[in-house]
Amino acid sequence: MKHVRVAAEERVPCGASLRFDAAQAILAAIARPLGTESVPLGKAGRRVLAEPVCAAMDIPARDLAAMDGFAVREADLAAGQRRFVVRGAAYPGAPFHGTVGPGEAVRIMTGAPMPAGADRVLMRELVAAADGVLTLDAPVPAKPHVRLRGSDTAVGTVVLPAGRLLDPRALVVAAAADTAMLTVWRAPRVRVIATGDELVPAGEARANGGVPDSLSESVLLMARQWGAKPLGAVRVRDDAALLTTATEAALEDADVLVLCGGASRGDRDFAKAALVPLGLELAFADVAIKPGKPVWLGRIGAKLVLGLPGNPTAAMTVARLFLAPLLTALGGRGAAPALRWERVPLVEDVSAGDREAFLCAERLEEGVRVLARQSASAQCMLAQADALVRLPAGTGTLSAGTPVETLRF
Ligand SMILES: Nc1nc2c(c(=O)[nH]1)N[C@H]1C(S)=C(S)[C@@H](COP(=O)(O)OP(=O)(O)OC[C@H]3O[C@@H](n4cnc5c(N)ncnc54)[C@H](O)[C@@H]3O)O[C@H]1N2
Ligand code: MOO
Repeated sequence: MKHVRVAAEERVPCGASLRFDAAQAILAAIARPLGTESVPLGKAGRRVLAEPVCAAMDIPARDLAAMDGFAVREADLAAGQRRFVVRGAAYPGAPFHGTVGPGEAVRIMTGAPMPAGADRVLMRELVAAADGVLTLDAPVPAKPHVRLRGSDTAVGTVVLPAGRLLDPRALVVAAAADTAMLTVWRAPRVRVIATGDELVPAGEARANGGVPDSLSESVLLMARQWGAKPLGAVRVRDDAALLTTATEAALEDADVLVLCGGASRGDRDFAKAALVPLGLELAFADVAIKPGKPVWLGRIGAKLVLGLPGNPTAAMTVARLFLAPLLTALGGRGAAPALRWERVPLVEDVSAGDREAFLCAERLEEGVRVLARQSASAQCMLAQADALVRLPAGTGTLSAGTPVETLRF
């Protein structure tokens, strides 16, 4: 197993573990975007733009009515005209093709193109219309109620920059710019392998004495949340040869393999060793954090393998801390969107230990509360945890009100 070089000062004394920030730096250096592809707008949701989107036309493309009412000529109103002959109607999908002349009006609906000659709309509630004649008794309103061509943006303007996540709001902009195809970064394809003789599908454990595999589906869902394409998960027994074969199969189509369990020092912890015959190059292993110290990252050719400890809360904590930024970076956004730390005040005192800790917590109106009874192997606590609180090693007791680095979980 080859190792990527790490400077000695980035290691901390306890078991030669790497500092969290150094591990993140290695991850960011390794996780380069996977390449681009062109996809139709309808398939582009949640992808990341590799090229900017420019308006293919003025938006709006022509002058449009901004209200339901009557299109008239500004010059008529300025000259004191208050009575108009209604010549026809205009709808967004059925414009009026004639020209509005002096003393004339056209019934018009919101979004309909302004007929030639007309340059303002009188809202229908301000006027009286009967027998094809329109009269305005109220004072002339100040607003013309016309959306001018190009008033939203002009043709050629960049409306979405490269790197923009195509969320629902961005899709509005792309479609409004009349874009059918978008150039996006390829979404990383993720497979999961959960190792352990004891693991069985949820629902079968009480019958056969096994342990429900609580990580496979949850890691796939987290991968999806961070922009990946989940391809599936398999459970593999604690057998190095089986794990080698399963990894080889998983990496045929996946860009990233997440390997759950077998990361530590037990007699049957084969996760890294089983991948050596496949050419595993370790980027890092053992990070000086609690929980999740056994987390590791490696490369097999162009593919990446992230090893999570088997203890479920530890696994989910390090998946949030390492898998999420790995996926956003491979997907073209860099690691930053997955690591938006906010300083939030503690609502209760917390004591730090001798290892940097990432504690399950819940966000409250008044701040963040670290959950009682932190445990790497606990699972039910995750129902409540919607944040991780980062506590540097050796900071002693932090009292309520102290701002702490907090990450959405
Ligand atoms: N001598 C040492 N022992 C341990 C160390 C160490 O440094 N030295 N590290 C401890 C830490 S920290 C952790 S975390 C665990 C993680 O070990 P592994 O990654 O090898 O995990 P396993 O042994 O495979 O399993 C641990 C535990 O988690 C359960 N598990 C595993 N996968 C799943 C799953 N998909 N769904 C639900 N539960 C799962 C498994 O049944 C075990 O109970 O090692 C410590 N030991
Ligand atoms: O750090 Mo382990 O990941 O405690 O459970």
